[in-house]
Amino acid sequence: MPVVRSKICGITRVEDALIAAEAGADAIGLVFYPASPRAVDVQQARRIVAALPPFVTTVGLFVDASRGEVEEILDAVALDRLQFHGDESPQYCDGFQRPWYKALRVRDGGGLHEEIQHYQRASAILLDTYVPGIPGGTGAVFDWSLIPRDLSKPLILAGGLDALNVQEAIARVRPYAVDVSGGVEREKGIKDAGKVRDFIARVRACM
Ligand SMILES: O=C(O)c1ccccc1N[C@@H]1O[C@H](COP(=O)(O)O)[C@@H](O)[C@H]1O
Repeated sequence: MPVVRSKICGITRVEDALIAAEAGADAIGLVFYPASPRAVDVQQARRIVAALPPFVTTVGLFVDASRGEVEEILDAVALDRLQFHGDESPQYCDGFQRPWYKALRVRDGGGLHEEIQHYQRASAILLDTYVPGIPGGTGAVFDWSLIPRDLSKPLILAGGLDALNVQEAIARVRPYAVDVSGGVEREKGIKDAGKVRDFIARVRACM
């Protein structure tokens, strides 16, 4: 089985970033969406990024932010990649000097291929669960059988993953990477060290 990468998202504290990195996370996610209980400000984000060891990718998550807001954060925080988790258009996503990927929320599977085609320059597609009125971080799993087999981009699987279901998810979906937030928390925005380690160990055991 090819290597499956893992991203621990919704990091708000330096100690949680270090736990994720030490456990072997390939990436950490910083949420720049003020309505999220996992939102970080620029100062927090800078501290977290500065503390990380080399070779851990930093991802900035945005939800329908204005171009100016994203640019301001890019000027202040060393983010490697952007995750657009709202209704951003391909033209909007292409307008930043940073690699990006697009989160799509799976409702019924129909039209996913077409939707993915719109985002030609995305480095990957993240699939998350559709919950009306909530852009992401819902902790809910979607029906993985709705994922088309022949996706044209690397697939990052998200939505309600945790240590208990991630191996089944990998076996069934064969994603490029898995992304988790709520499933490794002890409370919203605060990671549980044991759950983070367990999650990553189980992902690595799939290789
Ligand atoms: O984490 C959030 O608060 C969040 C807010 C708005 C959009 C996305 C958000 N998180 C992302 O949602 C998916 C799934 O999270 P979970 O594992 O189900 O809690 C993941 O990509 C998070 O990065």
